[in-house]
Amino acid sequence: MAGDGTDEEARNSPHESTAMQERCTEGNMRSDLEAPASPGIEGAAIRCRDVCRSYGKLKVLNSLNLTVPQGQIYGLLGPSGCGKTTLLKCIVGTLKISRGNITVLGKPPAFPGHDVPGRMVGYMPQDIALYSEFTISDTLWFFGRIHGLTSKETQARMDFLIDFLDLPQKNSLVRNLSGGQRRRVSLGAALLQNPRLLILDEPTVGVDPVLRAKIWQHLVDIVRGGQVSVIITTHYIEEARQATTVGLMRGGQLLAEAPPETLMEQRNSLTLECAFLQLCEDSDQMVSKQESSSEGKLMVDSQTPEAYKDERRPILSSGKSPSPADEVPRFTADWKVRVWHVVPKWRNVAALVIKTLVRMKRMPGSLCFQFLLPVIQISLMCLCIGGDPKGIQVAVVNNETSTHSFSRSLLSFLDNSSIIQVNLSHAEAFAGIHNGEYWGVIEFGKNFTSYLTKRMLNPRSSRDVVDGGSVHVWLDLTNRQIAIMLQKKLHDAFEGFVQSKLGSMAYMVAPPIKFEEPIYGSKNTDFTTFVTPGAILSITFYLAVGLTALSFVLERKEGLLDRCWVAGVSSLETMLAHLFSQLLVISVQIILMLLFILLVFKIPNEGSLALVVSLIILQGVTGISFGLVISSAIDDEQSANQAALGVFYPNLIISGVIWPVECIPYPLRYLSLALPQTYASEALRCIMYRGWGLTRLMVWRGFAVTLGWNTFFLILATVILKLRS
Ligand SMILES: Nc1ncnc2c1ncn2[C@@H]1O[C@H](COP(=O)(O)OP(=O)(O)OP(=O)(O)O)[C@@H](O)[C@H]1O
Repeated sequence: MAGDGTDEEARNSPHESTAMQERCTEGNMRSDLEAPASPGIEGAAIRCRDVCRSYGKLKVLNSLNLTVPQGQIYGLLGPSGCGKTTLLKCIVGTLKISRGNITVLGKPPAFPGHDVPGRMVGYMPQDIALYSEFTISDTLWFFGRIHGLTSKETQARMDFLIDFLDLPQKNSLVRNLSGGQRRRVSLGAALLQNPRLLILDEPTVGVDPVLRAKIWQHLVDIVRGGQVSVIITTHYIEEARQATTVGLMRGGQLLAEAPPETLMEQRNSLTLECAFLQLCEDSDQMVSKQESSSEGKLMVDSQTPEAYKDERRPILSSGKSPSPADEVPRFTADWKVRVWHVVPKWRNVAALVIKTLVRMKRMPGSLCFQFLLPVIQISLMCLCIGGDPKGIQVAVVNNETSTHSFSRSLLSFLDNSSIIQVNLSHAEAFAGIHNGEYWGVIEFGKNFTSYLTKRMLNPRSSRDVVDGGSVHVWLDLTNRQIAIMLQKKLHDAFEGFVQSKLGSMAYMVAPPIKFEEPIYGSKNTDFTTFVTPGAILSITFYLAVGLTALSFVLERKEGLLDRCWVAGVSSLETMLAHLFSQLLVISVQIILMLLFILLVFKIPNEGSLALVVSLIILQGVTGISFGLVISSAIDDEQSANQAALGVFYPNLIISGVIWPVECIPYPLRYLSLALPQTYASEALRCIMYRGWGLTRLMVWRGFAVTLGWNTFFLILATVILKLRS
């Protein structure tokens, strides 16, 4: 019996199984199965009429009609790839149908005010769809919270399910369970809230025969009262004999829908498997007949043979065209119900936030890394960017010999921590700078002291005097920062020399421009001061993008998003939960980052700390919501990573974070101003360095633009997620 074989054996297409054919008795090939009386919408747990669904060009469900009566077990059987899972996904509403209609417990799935999806449905998808960092107990608590069970109810159901499904200890991690154990936990999650409709996709795969029998017995028990209905797919065809009705599916349609005994009787078969085989053979023969009558023209798409479809109609039970009584009424909902339907349930949001926190707790290493990463990044930035170059080698050619010369005095004012002076001859100095050993050459003529004195005393000095009384400097300008630093240090040294050596005559050589005390900032302001506010915002933004960009991608891939959706969690609730839980993480990141910046690196803050923190948190929210857009629009990790990284450099460069916006050429500058971090960085600089508040345009504009982006990204992500669910 296939049911005793491996999963692979069980998945084999029935017509490939010759051994099975031999075990079948020759049946009379009656193809006029009587359909059981089809219950109306009220009496049916599930009704599918004329349902079509394709994946691209592949037509998977082809005008399928199916009825699951209330209070029955419906076994949906069919070879691998015939569309069973697709049908179940359409029934629970995670896949949209391209034609036809489906009602579940009397209304279409996701109809406003209807508890489907929600606690009325228990769905066990084919994928395991469990959080691997959860324990068994976490998993059941999570679904219990979503279904609104009390702690007592959840605890009682958990005790029952652990015992009934023969699960290991409840604090065992899902990732450490065997495949079969995980499937049983997944089944437990579907059974947890005692739903009115159970939709089980291959719940018995990998489960030992004893437990399989126990599970079927449980299903038989729960439908006995007539209140609970079950639709179950299985490759172990014989176990479906315990179902009240079986639907035999092939090529996206139902070959037959009847009680198993009726099917076996009418096919004169000893087993359900044989009855199914005969039905398949019948339909194959009809296809061949059709093919030969159409002059050998073969159907190209084996899933959607149109002629084959027409020939098969007589053996379909509920595959008949719907009668007028079958017609689906127009469902309408009151506007208040519609509004209530979209309002997020805080119970679900709380359950999802707790889920994220539990997962974080289970990954302490990753959490610490997340908290420390921004601190490491901002520290590296403060240490490495914006400081003065140090240890720059400069060749000095001093042709004056006297120890009391002006040249020696001037050189003594050069900042030795930045500039290393190497005394050389003219030829050696130029050879060195050409070889890249020195960044500059400073040369004094042999009469520098006397010529400089003459220059000061006589403004009409000859060209030779002016030239001889000047310091001659040749620079390697390939590194602008070093060259600017050398020029500045020389000017500073000259100023120091003039002040100390020339005394009252200093005014004669000083330039006629005097820089007074700065209005904002300090005379020692370095590049780090400029870049820090923008860097804080960028780091917060990109870490938040990184935290969220993969969140839905992985959950969608593992079927967790769909499972939560079927449990009644809306796209908006998912979005809000991600936002709140990531907000907790970025709040800690921001606090740590600010502590380092203000206390360790002594970056000044003249303004309100509350405004600083608010703006950074809002930028974090921008990052989270942008990550959510990526996550909801993209299906695989690689593309999501590419999208997140793809915007990193262009945004960083154009936002004026590392170089002033005023340097950006005009068409690009307009783009820069529209980006989330440009005005926000400017606002943060104004708060921190000018001490400005919200009354200033430059400050509130940064907040307004950030809030605008947040709203736009969150709406966009919700719409995308909703459209794709
Ligand atoms: N996301 C998808 N994109 C494209 N094709 C898909 C997708 N999901 C399923 N299919 C195709 O649709 C067909 C039906 O798949 P489905 O999973 O519904 O079959 P099934 O009857 O449940 O099979 P099994 O018994 O092996 O689980 C298959 O040909 C499959 O390759």
